[in-house]
Amino acid sequence: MKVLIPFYSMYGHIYRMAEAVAEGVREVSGAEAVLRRVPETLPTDVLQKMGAVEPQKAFAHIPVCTVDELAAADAIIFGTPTRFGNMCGQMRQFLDATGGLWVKGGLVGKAGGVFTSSATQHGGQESTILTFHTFLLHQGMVLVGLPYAFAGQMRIDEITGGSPYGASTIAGGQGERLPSENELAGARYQGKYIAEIAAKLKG
Ligand SMILES: Cc1cc2nc3c(=O)[nH]c(=O)nc-3n(C[C@H](O)[C@H](O)[C@H](O)COP(=O)(O)O)c2cc1C
Repeated sequence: MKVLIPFYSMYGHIYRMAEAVAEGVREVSGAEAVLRRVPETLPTDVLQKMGAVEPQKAFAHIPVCTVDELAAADAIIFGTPTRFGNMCGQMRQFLDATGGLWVKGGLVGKAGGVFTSSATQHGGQESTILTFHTFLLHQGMVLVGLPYAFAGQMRIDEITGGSPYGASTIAGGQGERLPSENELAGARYQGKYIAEIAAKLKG
């Protein structure tokens, strides 16, 4: 059983979360986690100005995702940074290439989920995940979030990401904060949970 993890990351936070999601997937017997980058759409000079060229080298070895890989997966969990309270344009562009899959119902019945990252605590993590969910629903996917059974999202003794909609991390205004242990645990939980749901859907 294959759980695909297509992600976009500019400074590495979503990549780190994607690795944790993959760790959770692998906890389920027979589940394979497949990490994939969605294609970059910004020109190199713009990426340079944004300080993204060096950080992106850390995950340049991850293969770029193809639309066919979505169809071949049993479950898909997407990772995107928040951009103005929404998914990033790179992810949107990739999703806009899936019209052919929609026509064929290629993703109908597959488990699908989303995780995210934002600079600030209230900078739109929930709106990013919830607005991403419309794509999953249009494609006929079965929504999988982060249940409160992951008790780490109840914590108020430290600042933390994570909501019933999905795992998340708070990167800080300059990207200076790395995903915390609690946020990584949320990502692992969601990865394991989506693999378990996918196994049940497969029957
Ligand atoms: C164009 C742009 C828009 C952004 N919009 C938001 C936003 O609405 N809220 C927020 O908290 N952070 C915002 N950020 C910060 C990103 O969410 C942050 O850099 C990202 O989560 C870090 O993840 P990454 O290291 O995987 O790229 C924005 C960043 C950029 C470049």
